[in-house]
Amino acid sequence: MSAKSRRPIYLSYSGPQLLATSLLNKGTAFSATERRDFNLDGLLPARFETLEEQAHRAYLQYQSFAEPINRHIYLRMVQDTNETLFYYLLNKHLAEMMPIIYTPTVGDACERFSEIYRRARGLFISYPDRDNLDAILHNATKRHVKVIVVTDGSRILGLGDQGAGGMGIPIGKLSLYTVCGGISPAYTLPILLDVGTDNPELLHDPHYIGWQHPRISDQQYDAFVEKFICALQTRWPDALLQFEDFQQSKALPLLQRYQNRLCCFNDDIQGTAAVTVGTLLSACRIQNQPLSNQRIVFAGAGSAGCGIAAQIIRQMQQEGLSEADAKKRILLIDRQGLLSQAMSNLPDFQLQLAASTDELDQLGLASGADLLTVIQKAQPTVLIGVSGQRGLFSRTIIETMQDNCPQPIIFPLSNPSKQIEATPEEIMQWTQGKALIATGSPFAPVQIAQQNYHIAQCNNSYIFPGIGLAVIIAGIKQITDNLMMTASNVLATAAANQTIDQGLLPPITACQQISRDIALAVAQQAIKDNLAPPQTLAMLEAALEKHFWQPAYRSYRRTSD
Ligand SMILES: O=C([O-])CC(=O)C(=O)O
Ligand SMILES: [Mg+2]
Repeated sequence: MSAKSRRPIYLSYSGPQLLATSLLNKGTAFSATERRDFNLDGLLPARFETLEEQAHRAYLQYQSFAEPINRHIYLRMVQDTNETLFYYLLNKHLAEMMPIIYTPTVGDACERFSEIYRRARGLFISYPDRDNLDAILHNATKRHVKVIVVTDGSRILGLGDQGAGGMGIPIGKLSLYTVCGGISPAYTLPILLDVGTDNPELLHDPHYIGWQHPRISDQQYDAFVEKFICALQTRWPDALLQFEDFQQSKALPLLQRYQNRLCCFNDDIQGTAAVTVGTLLSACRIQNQPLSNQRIVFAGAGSAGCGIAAQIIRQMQQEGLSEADAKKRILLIDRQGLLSQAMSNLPDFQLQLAASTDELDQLGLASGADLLTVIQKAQPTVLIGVSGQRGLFSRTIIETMQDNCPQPIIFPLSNPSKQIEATPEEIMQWTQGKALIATGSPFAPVQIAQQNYHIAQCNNSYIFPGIGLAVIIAGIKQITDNLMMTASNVLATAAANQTIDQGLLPPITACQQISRDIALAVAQQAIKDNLAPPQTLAMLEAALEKHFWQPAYRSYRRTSD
């Protein structure tokens, strides 16, 4: 525990109000003196419990729920009641509880958000309130906000438009900022921009708790987001803003509009790209091949696919390829088949990555070719799934790929688990245990020929907590692709000792160390790139230790003492 966390906190509130404040509540762990000083006598049962004892009981209660969604509801209740206990519990059972508070169960929680809604958390900023944004930001229960995750609920994981139910995602992501990145929950704020929903079920659901209205027009949307960003910059000018789960037509334009104006990034474009490049580098190390030797096919060319492709190109350039040669090693396929520059309807971000007519001729492929044909003709060594389509990677697809590449790298990244292109079990069986696999959602190890293989979870949760920590310790003003690449390389280094059976990434229980390493490396790079004021490594390390929040109770004194 750092010296800072041993200092007492001076409080002005007491009694039921203190018990109802989740950031400060200690429940049965309030000492006799605190119970007397803060008018808690009689409000709590007689016995004094330690945090460890409370966590033990909470874990038994948690285990009494069989269904993941009920475990999620229970943990969220603990979070809303006593955040110290919640994070202590998470720290203790991280591998078990991460899939409950985050992907995949958070997907169910978003789909059933209205049904399971209990208590307010974060800010819901609805379009009808657009003239009241400053007041809304002042209503937030936190004053010193340093990390914000915002969504408009329009593309929640691979589950489409969930409207206000999308709030589950910022809440889950910010829990990981705390548990993996050591960012105090007092500094985090989830925000849902409620601009309506085009999900017909939600529009007709009598229990839907969002603004029951079709999504607003593009023009209204842009003006609303602009107002939101301006209000945010006035209220918390140094906060990091993470855009999360915005639909494809909005994600990249928003990033391009705001990335030079404030400290922000899009997690699905940049965070997913950073973790995927880091994981690919780990697979390349196992194969003893540079990334620039791989031929990569993407199934899915949305914001995640194109973001990953762009980051791979940058990494290949670092390895010495020209941009044009790096591009030639990548092919993207979406609903209209293989993307080519001959297609007249492609948005700019896809056009830049689409294959040229010359490339198509060389490979003997037609514009719009289907996935199987592309695999047959282009003979890729890497297949990345960001399609959201369960079963897209059929046995034929995988076997055809392996015909030309004995140890294929296959990353079915779509989330949550039920949207995956092929399960690790299927891919391992079809390739006789040869494929190097990483998935977006967590999967149990696969057993093939008496050997257990751990499956890496190539999820942006390896990246964003460290980015947030870097912003806090170094005062970074802007998040660039170069900083994201730094994070990828730190992750690849952390994976340098992984053996094939251990999986391509260290287990998620290593996330605190990885986040610390990412934070220091990204902070140093930001200073080099003039994106943060100069500091020595020793100063950054000291700032990191000072800020790294761990769940422990601090003693309280009355303000009047
Ligand atoms: O939330 C996750 O698990 C990863 C992610 O950003 C997404 O799938 O949109
Ligand atoms: Mg996301």
